[in-house]
Amino acid sequence: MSRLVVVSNRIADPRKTAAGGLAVALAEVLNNTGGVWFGWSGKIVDHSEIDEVHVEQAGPVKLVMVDLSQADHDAFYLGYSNGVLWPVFHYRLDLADFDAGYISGYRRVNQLFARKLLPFLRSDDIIWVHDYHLIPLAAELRALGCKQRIGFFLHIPLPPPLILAAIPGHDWLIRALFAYDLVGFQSRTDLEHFARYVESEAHAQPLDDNRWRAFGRTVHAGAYPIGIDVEEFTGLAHGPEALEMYERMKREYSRRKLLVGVDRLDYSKGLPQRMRAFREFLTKNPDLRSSATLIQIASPSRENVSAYTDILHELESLCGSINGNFGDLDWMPVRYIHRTVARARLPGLYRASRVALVTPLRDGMNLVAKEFLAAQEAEDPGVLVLSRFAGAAEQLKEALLVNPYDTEGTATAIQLALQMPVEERRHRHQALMRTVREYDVHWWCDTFLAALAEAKAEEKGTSWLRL
Ligand SMILES: O=P(O)(O)OC[C@H]1O[C@H](O[C@H]2O[C@H](CO)[C@@H](O)[C@H](O)[C@H]2O)[C@H](O)[C@@H](O)[C@@H]1O
Ligand SMILES: O=c1ccn([C@@H]2O[C@H](COP(=O)(O)OP(=O)(O)O)[C@@H](O)[C@H]2O)c(=O)[nH]1
Repeated sequence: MSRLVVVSNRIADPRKTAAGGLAVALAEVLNNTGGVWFGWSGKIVDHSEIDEVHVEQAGPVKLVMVDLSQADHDAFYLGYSNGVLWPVFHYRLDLADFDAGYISGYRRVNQLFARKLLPFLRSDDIIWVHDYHLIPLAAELRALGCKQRIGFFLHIPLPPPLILAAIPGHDWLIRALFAYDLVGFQSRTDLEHFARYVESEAHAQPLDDNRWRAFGRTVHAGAYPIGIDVEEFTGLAHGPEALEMYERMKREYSRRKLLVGVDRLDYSKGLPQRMRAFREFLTKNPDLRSSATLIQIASPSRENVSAYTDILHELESLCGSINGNFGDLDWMPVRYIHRTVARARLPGLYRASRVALVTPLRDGMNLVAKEFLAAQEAEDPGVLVLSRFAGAAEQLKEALLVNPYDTEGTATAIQLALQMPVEERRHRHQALMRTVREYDVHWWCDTFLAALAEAKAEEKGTSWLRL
């Protein structure tokens, strides 16, 4: 059987719990399949030291890690990946910083990854590259003679062609995708945007069965919505850390209904909009006021990118003003925590909460939505209020779907969620859990890898694309 080689910028020890959906999902996949996980060590070192590759055996997984220099980290991770691609792919052209210097750092680090990965590869390996940091990696590997099957999965949304076309050099970026055998997206919407882009901008020829031909190559593409490991998560929910959290929440908030939000502190997550909707709910529902408390966990993320410090200040000021205006000596409506909470404790918090607010302005998938559902008690489950702009909304139709830009509409959904009768909560939860179970992380991995195996079989003999 072929060995799986996973490549992503962010990697984590799969024996420990990680924050950030990509690391969580890949740790779960690799724990099952074994193989190699190649990526950035998380360390920034002097230029002279970057030749070193760190190898560590973590259970069934070999972790192979490279360090980055400060200049490469700044241009590749903060600059091009999170200053250009992240905002544009999340439809935020206003936040993009199109500094012409970033692209060379992005290319340099992709070349470094390709060079450092190559000696670890076996001829029958299957290589699975993840996310926007590494779009040109397959082309760089091909340039070094790599002939293995290579798949790519984009964890974040792909915007419509005209938004994508705002990126200087967008054609280069999309052309790079044609060096893969299979390109996977989170949703059918993303796949449709890809099809429209390659047909209109790259004049690709659409073939049957989700294949497109351009630049002398044929690429397969598909939608493979990522899921969670339901067994693993319900296991965590019965673990000591989650139970301790659950008991504590129940004790402290015995007279209140809890609403919960768990997000990286990212402008894509719609946190200020969520707070405004909660404020609107408190204003419109004086009778429900003292019975509802919102716990918002906002874990620190990418703090050296200025848009992230701006959102931190906006959120802090909103939470402060809501508590100042509505709070009382014995009640604060918002508990805002700017820290990462260990994933093993989160199921306890989810289970103690009547409502989850998952209201991103755009999100590739959002695994928190699925984790919240998996942590509920089937007899007395909580309600998921979900943004229609999260990838998860394409699957989780029985959630209370909201437009996070619509403050009043979201406030009404919060009220409905808090007052929803138990029969309706059960009914919705059952239907949602059927989907969460069916399309779990194993389905995601197996379906993608099966499609990658087939994609290659049809590709024999084609020339490799050079950037
Ligand atoms: O690595 P960071 O810069 O610290 O950021 C954490 C991860 O954020 C993004 O996660 C995405 O993947 C999730 C799983 O597919 C998905 O549910 C979510 O909607 C996405 O935002 C990013 O794409 C990852 O590369 C980062 O590691
Ligand atoms: O304080 C936190 C915040 C988040 N997470 C985990 O990080 C992941 C977040 O993934 P999601 O897809 O929701 O969003 P992303 O951060 O990847 O954009 C989920 O597994 C959460 O349980 C965590 O363990 N602690």
